[in-house]
Amino acid sequence: MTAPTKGLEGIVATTSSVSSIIDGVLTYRGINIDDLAEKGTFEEVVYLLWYGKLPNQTELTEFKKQIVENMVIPNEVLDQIRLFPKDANAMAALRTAVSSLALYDEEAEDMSKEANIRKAIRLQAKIPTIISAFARIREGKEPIQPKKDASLCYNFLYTLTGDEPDPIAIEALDKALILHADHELNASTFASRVTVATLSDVYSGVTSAIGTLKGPLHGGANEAVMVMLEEIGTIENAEPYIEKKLENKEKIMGFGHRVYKTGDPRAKHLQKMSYELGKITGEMKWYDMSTIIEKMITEKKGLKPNTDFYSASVYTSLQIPRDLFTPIFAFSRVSGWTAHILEQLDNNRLIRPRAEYIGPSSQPYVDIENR
Ligand SMILES: CC(=O)SCCNC(=O)CCNC(=O)[C@H](O)C(C)(C)COP(=O)(O)OP(=O)(O)OC[C@H]1O[C@@H](n2cnc3c(N)ncnc32)[C@H](O)[C@@H]1OP(=O)(O)O
Ligand SMILES: O=C([O-])CC(=O)C(=O)O
Repeated sequence: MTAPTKGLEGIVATTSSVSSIIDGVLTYRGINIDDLAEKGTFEEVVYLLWYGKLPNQTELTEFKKQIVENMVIPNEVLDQIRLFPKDANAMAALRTAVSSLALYDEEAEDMSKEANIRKAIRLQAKIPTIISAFARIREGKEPIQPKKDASLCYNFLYTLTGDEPDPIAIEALDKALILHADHELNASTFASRVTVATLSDVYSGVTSAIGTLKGPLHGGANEAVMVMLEEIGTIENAEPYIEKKLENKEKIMGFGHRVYKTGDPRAKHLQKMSYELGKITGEMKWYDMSTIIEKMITEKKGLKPNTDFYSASVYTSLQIPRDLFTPIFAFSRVSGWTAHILEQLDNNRLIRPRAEYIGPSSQPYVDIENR
């Protein structure tokens, strides 16, 4: 057996043609993320991840229709959400509701490729509806039905607030969704592939992935960044706060990355959005604080912001509640998870690495009365 690498760092565990990170450049199906973020729409990106090519106009129109038709969630799942504690963790609520969706999908156990694609469409369509329904129900409000002729992003903002969303907010959120859609063999995608590689179903794969994304070392970092910014409170407090954290050898959320050592190519887009949205809303505090932190961490630790760092101030400018930041990451990343699940099942083999045993050996079994 070869020696283990802590956290599987540097281990190539599979081949994939969904997305790549080569020399710090991120591509989805070979298309640079910068181009997709500048010119694409989220639905186009989802189509690209699943079908390996950008859709033409007819394909895109049909695809958007299929998605929007699937946005409504079963009443049984809505009834379950009504029973969730009002202060439930939003990712735990999403994980539970997504798992429940399987119970009301007649095709849940059908592992044909066609059925798995239909389930991917349903999951992509229903996850934003679950998030907004949960957010409204906990505030004592009724869920809102999505509109039939609108995008996923429009419908998410509309069903969250009940108001006609601002075109600037739609554009910003759509770009954030594109930037978060896929990321090679990140922890949650790996979890989804491990799950379906046992020939378990797509809902199980996505439920595993949501549980994995929740942690603050992964997707949960966007919420943790906002907790930090709120704790800092004022621009003047940013420097002493960070100094103290560094002195105490605490991690600064939103910095560092297992794969990128010279910077996350998504962060520049989110930084620009954070600045522009700050200017539009007239609240620059979060952006200004973030730039102070970035300068300090870059200088003192040589670490760069990752995708989660500026997402926090972007979503805050969009008036999205802090605990929905990571669920929004899941709303985007389910496109990548399902693309990887389909790829895994196309050429499946059980994923089962080894562990090097380092525990005691030749231990006697001691009878219970003698322990
Ligand atoms: C979408 C995403 O998932 S992006 C990542 C989101 N997560 C975060 O932002 C959480 C903060 N960042 C981190 O915890 C890490 O950088 C990770 C989890 C992203 C990457 O982890 P790893 O590749 O395992 O790096 P690891 O945690 O071993 O760090 C290597 C060194 O850099 C330091 N370091 C890494 N990130 C940070 C940070 N954010 N703040 C302070 N120090 C850090 C570690 O303390 C460690 O130092 P040491 O060698 O002196 O012990
Ligand atoms: O790739 C990773 O390890 C984490 C990450 O940035 C992502 O999932 O977007």
